[in-house]
Amino acid sequence: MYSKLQYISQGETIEKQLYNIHQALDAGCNWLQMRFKNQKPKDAFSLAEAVKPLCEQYHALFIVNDDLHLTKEINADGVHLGLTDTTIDEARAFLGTSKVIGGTANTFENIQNHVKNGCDYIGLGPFRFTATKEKLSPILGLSGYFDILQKLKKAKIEIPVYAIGGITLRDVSPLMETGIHGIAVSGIITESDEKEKLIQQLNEKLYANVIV
Ligand SMILES: Cc1ncc(COP(=O)(O)OP(=O)(O)O)c(N)n1
Ligand SMILES: Cc1ncsc1CCOP(=O)(O)O
Ligand SMILES: [Mg+2]
Repeated sequence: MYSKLQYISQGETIEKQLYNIHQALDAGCNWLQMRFKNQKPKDAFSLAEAVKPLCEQYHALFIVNDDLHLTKEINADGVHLGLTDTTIDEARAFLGTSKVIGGTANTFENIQNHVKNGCDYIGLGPFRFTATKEKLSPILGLSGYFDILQKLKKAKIEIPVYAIGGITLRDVSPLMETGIHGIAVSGIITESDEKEKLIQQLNEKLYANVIV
């Protein structure tokens, strides 16, 4: 089963991205989504080429944001696709069954479709406003997660759902009570001066009800 914490990288340059990714891995993240928006393909490739061995060294799962071809070229562990990116079924046909494919959702119907098309996990959001992403879908808030997770339960649809968007440490426990599997975060980890402590605190809350 996937880790309950996914770090989504930030940084305007290859150097800043690499720095942020290295710091997050060093502080205990074991699932990375490399999100390097609006870049030249050769720069995204260079970054991915450096991130791949880093993730191997830290035994972290390496997911690429948006770019199916880069995922295959670099042999990353998988890709995350949004509602306006390549569709999940096309991605599955292109990547095969061995790669992890994550899909963005904002509604119950989005999740139903993703599951039908062979998606492995869902990024459901946004939870609240965030400056990390432009053109946000409607904000879900806690009640939105409750609603959608209840519908999934009723429909007996089982897929790991990750909350995303403006999540802070104090949101984690109430969000977990809605039935989500975990969270995907960017800003709080990138901006933290005490990353190791923060990741430990996040994981304590994320795994609070897990029986080992
Ligand atoms: C885990 C996770 N969930 C949602 C998103 C958002 O994807 P998308 O809507 O394609 O937006 P961009 O990240 O591509 O700007 C995500 N990246 N990860
Ligand atoms: C990529 C993405 N998709 C919806 S919100 C978001 C950004 C999440 O980042 P943050 O944790 O900084 O709000
Ligand atoms: Mg996208």
